[in-house]
Amino acid sequence: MNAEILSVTGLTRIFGGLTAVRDVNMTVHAGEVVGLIGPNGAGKTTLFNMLGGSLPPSSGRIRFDGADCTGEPSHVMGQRGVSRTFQITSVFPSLSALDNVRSAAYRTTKAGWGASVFRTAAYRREEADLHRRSMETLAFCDLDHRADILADALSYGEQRRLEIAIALAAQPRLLLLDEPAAGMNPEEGQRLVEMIRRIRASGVTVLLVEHHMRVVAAVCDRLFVLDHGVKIAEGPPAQVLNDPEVIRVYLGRETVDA
Ligand SMILES: Nc1ncnc2c1ncn2[C@@H]1O[C@H](COP(=O)(O)OP(=O)(O)OP(=O)(O)O)[C@@H](O)[C@H]1O
Repeated sequence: MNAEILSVTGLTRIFGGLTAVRDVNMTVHAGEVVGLIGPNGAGKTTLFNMLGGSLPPSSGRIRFDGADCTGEPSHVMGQRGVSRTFQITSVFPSLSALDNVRSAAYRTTKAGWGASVFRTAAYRREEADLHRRSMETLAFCDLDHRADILADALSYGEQRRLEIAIALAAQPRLLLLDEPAAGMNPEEGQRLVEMIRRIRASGVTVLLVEHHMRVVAAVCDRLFVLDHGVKIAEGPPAQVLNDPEVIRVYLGRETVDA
């Protein structure tokens, strides 16, 4: 088994009188695709928000890549190598697919303000590099033929893939995907599965929240199940998806179509 990249111990988040996430322990190894599932309101998004740095935990610890990063804000988590997508699409609708990816990739470049104003050789090299990397990221997400199309004019499935491309442009080591298959038809779901496999093969660890069990079963190495903020099961999909307690609290109510 690969080294641990993410570990969460005793993670808890309280909103007023409601404990949305309660004392969760979780370990993710480098190179895994791990699914986080559970019924609506189970605490999946709250847990994701804490991992991505947009919500501080009430208690507990988060370790990423050997460092304690509990409560660090999202831009610091981003610098550490954690990147995420959102349930609601976060693309800029009036920018082309390429410019959406390029603006995310830009944050990884080194040439400063002065270099861009004076268009130094270093700046021009970096611009060319940025363009090349952005096109590679689009190609990786099957969108290079749509590079110049405004994000708004892309199909729904393409917009969801663009969102992943934007997150990948930050060159993360851990990618958090929040319901990437939501609203997708079966063909788009299958494309997504293939894309997540490519992401894993490229060396990026993936943690995803997802309700489409066909996608989850096809792509995840392991699953964690939350119910009312508590982890109730973990293990390989074949084991977890046949767990009577998981079926009782969750799968009994879900559609399995992707
Ligand atoms: N900012 C907040 N303030 C108060 N309560 C919140 C807040 N965010 C989430 N909650 C509550 O915490 C609980 C967990 O919500 P969360 O969105 O994390 O669940 P979820 O598993 O992601 O659900 P879904 O599958 O519907 O997205 C819910 O009862 C929700 O109403």
